[in-house]
Amino acid sequence: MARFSTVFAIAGFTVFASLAAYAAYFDYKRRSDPSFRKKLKKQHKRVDKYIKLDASSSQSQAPAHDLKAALAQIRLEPVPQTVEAREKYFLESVALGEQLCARGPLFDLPAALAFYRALRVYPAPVELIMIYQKTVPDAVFKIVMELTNHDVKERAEGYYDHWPPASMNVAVKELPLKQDSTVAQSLEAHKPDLLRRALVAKKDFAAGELIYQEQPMATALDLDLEGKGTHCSYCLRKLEAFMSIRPPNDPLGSTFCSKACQLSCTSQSHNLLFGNAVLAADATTKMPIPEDVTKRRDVQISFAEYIKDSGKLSPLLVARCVARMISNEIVKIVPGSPVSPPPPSDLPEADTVGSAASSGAEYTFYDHMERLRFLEVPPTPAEDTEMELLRNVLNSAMAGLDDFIQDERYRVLKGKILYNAIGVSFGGGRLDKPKSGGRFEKWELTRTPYGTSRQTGTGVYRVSSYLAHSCTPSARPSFPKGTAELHLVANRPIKAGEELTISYVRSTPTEGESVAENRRIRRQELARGWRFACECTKCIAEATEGASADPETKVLKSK
Ligand SMILES: C[S@@+](CC[C@H](N)C(=O)[O-])C[C@H]1O[C@@H](n2cnc3c(N)ncnc32)[C@H](O)[C@@H]1O
Repeated sequence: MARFSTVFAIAGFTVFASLAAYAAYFDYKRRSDPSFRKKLKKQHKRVDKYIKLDASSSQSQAPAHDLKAALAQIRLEPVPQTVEAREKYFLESVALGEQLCARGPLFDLPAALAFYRALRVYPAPVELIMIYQKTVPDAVFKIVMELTNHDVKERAEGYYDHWPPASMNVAVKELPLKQDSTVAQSLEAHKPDLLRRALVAKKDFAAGELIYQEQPMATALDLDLEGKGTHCSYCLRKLEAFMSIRPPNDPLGSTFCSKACQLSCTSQSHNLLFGNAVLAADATTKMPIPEDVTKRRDVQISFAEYIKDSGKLSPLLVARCVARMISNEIVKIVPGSPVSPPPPSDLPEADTVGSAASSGAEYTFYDHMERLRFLEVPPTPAEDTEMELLRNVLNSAMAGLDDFIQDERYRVLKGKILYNAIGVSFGGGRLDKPKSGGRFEKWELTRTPYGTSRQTGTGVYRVSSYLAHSCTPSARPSFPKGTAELHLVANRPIKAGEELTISYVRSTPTEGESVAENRRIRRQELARGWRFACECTKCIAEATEGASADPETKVLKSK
């Protein structure tokens, strides 16, 4: 198993019992299911013909395997798009691999390439690798693994070459701290030895121009609105009476603006967290016994109540992200699973967005989440309760899913959400949000120039997560569609190569607020929420000006 551990470690796959069970099932089916075998046999005949034609070129293969070149060649080959075409391609490739294996060591490389092609289209590649390990000759298997390792490594290392997609006109860059920008100055003070990741423009933008638009990876409606039926629980849109879909007996009281939002939310996470479905160990639907149903309902209600009482969105956002990652695994095993029907393709939230056409690499929800940095949050008793409740909910959907909630992993995911979440506000924000209770240190802050106290909900975004803060930002997040779709708009002319920044906090005084007071609050929020002391030109200028003009600031400066 040592060779697998490399792949697992690089790809970050989580293997759980039911996946192994599925591999065994597939293997069994392959050996015993007559129609499956018949299909394979038919392919063999066609393949025999193909091999005769291709034998001379295969025999002339150089003994030194240039795996990288072979991989590059395979990546250029189009991948079939429909399920039927993929299945056909898969069967043909496996059959070809088997035929080539039978021809002896000279055919090891072409055989491995054929198996590798099959792996590209198989929905659960890790499981297929496990099957190959049992069924393919060692030498061929070794080449398949080498190809896989190269691919996984190149894909992981090439992430920022392919992401964000070219259509977004921005890139994630590691910038030297000495770069002449207000953010760089403050970061240098903060992390002297590090390069920093920043988002830069790839072309010029005029003031007011749209830089990019982006759908969130996860959203949550503010808790004073959730369950009221006034806003969509998925896209956060304000609802009109005629457009509201309210599933009966939903433990969270969620409401949706459209079938599309309901389906997306359901397929990504809601069904696993708050739906009725109960799954058997192989992830197929199970006819639940009444006790299962009652138990599931009880744990769902406890979790929903906990979320509402906590007044915090992070437990719900973490739960949604975990559920989405699990749903993605389940859908690979059982494509028609009721817990995770594949999202309709016309919705922006397909889980393999960010396909890098040039290399054939595709990045998943997991890939994006994995790369986000996180705030280190100390363990608390409340968090233990939170994890326990989520474990109960997941286990009530399918036994064994609680394995996904490991303390450390949970905390990292929560830290990613707390660090990167953006407040979604419409038209400058609302004024009716109840004041956060408790100590300021305990409030959850989101990044928004309108203030967390004015937001309608929270979104976590793949690209906008990389935006740094400036008190005189070059851009602003805006939500002109009245949904969580984020539009990044230029505040001033921006040149290609220039860093894009937003204000994480309200950095202009409201009516009646002094400059000094605004400065004090925003710096306190930045320090508390994202743990940095902003030393931008505005902060410095205000402090200097204040020292000579504003007695209030004088007091502040001397503190
Ligand atoms: C959400 S992350 C921003 C993206 C981050 N640079 C990355 O690599 O993912 C927020 C962190 O970036 C850094 N940062 C952003 N703007 C800053 C600023 N104006 N001054 C100092 N640090 C800043 C701080 O470390 C802050 O905690």
